[in-house]
Amino acid sequence: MLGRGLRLLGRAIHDEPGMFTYGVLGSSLFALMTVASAYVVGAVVGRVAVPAFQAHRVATGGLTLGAAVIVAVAVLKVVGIFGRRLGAGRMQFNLEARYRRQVTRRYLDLPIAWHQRHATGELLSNANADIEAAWYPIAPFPFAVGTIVMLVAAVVSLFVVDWVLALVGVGLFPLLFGVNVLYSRAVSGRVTRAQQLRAEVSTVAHESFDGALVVKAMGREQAETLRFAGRAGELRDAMISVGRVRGLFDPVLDALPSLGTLAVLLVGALRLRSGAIDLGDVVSVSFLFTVLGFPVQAIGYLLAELPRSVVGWERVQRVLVASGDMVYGEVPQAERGPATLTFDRVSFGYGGGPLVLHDISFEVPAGRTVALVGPTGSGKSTVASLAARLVDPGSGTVSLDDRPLPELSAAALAGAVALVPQVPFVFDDSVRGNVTLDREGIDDAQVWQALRLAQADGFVAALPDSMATAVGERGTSLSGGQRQRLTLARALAGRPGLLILDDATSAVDPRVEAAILAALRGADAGASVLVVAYRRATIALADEVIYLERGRVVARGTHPELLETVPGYAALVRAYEQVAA
Ligand SMILES: Nc1ncnc2c1ncn2[C@@H]1O[C@H](COP(=O)(O)OP(=O)(O)OP(=O)(O)O)[C@@H](O)[C@H]1O
Repeated sequence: MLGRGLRLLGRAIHDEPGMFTYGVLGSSLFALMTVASAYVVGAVVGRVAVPAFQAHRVATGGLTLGAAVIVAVAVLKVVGIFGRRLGAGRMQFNLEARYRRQVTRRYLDLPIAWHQRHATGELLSNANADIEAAWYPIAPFPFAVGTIVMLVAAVVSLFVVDWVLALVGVGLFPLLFGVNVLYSRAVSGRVTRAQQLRAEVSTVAHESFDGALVVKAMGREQAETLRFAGRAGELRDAMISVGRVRGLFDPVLDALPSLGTLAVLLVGALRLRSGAIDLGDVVSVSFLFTVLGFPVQAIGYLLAELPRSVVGWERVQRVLVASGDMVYGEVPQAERGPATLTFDRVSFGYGGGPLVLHDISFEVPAGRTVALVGPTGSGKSTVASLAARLVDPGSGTVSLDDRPLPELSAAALAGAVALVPQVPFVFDDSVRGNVTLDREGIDDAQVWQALRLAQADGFVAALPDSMATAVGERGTSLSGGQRQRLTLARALAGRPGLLILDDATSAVDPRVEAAILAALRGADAGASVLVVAYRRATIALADEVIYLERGRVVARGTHPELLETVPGYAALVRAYEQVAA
């Protein structure tokens, strides 16, 4: 653990060499001035105060000089503290900001499959608590390095004063260091567990808040509170056990320098009597031991924080090194206008598991509307995900205008294909912001046109500020159907060549849905449409229907043809109709 901790500190120095140097220079100045202050006080006592007591007369010159040196040392100490704090603070927060940016960038680069395996609460914890834990020891880091400078300076100065007194120091300093190491060992497992529990508390909390509606509707408040209280209680216990260890070691670390001072006074008195040293020396060394105690604890804090830091870092690292990125091609732009989508012998299984799609081939010709119909779990959403290249096929090819999707750049793909999912996601922004998503070249006239095609212009015009109306977090001020139409308008505003609707109009009134599909088939939209459909009216509007069963294309043709020739299809569509009635 110590080795990994030191490597992490090495990375911090590598990433922030300037601020580290700043902090260490400040800290070293503080350390040297701390040692110097002890000798200045000793010298003033030995050379000014003692002779003044003996002669009953104060030497004003000596006293003024002594006072001036004490003030000068104090001022330099202040400069040192300033440099150390500034360097350490900027280093810590620069590192936090840098890795927070990297982690969030990585989240956006990682594929959907990775996100499906990781809870949102855990991701929040990675980007917050884990990053903070990883760089928390940076706060005492330059101080601890300066303290080592101080200990070396202290030992050297002790030998210059008197080798017997130096032996007291030589005995004490390793003892202080040893207790610090013991402390960090004792606390390491406990902080590791606490860090893990922090992530778990965050996951449970996020799930409860995210599912607030279900929790309330199902009367699960009590159960959820208990579930959260369980984890929070475990975290509390883990933190208390860290506190217990701290409570045991802190007083020991605090008391050791005082015991050192006592030893110095005893040994110093003997040496004074034998005439080996003078009173000033005894004062210097005992003062030195008194002022050493606090900085030495910085080493303890650093060592104690290292295990938590390593755990936090390893959790962050899991995100930074996670693989499975989509590799995009070089083609900068797909052809404009309605595109032809082709599935050629496509098979697919999630995460290398059993195949959920087998040898799928079909085409959505340019400007046409094709409906995907099939029982639940037959693979319709998976086909939609493959068509939008959220996932890549295990075998076979998905192409747009005869170009395999992986040849397109990320921007070309996003411009050419728009997927509208069943559950709409609305950002905490205005209607206009939600439609444009800050994409370039979408003016208000185009936003209105997209809203019109999505049959959303009516309700948007009736909002208090029309397109500038803020829709609240996740669009809470809109109805489900309105949210769906808003996300459809968002997809249309980008003028995609292929529009994929994965049950994207389920909350919309059937007549409005029919109007939407009719508009999409008109010349205005200029897109080919692949629609996962559950309503007879929707299906009937399609030029062709692909009927899936258990991941296979069982039949294809027009709706009336399939009704007549495929009994499974006819039964399914009839069942949809009964549900709708
Ligand atoms: N992320 C996933 N990981 C593993 N298996 C999955 C995942 N998503 C879907 N599946 C499985 O793949 C199969 C096809 O699912 P898919 O969602 O494509 O079906 P669907 O026809 O859209 O179903 P529905 O009509 O219920 O939405 C199912 O057996 C499902 O359990």
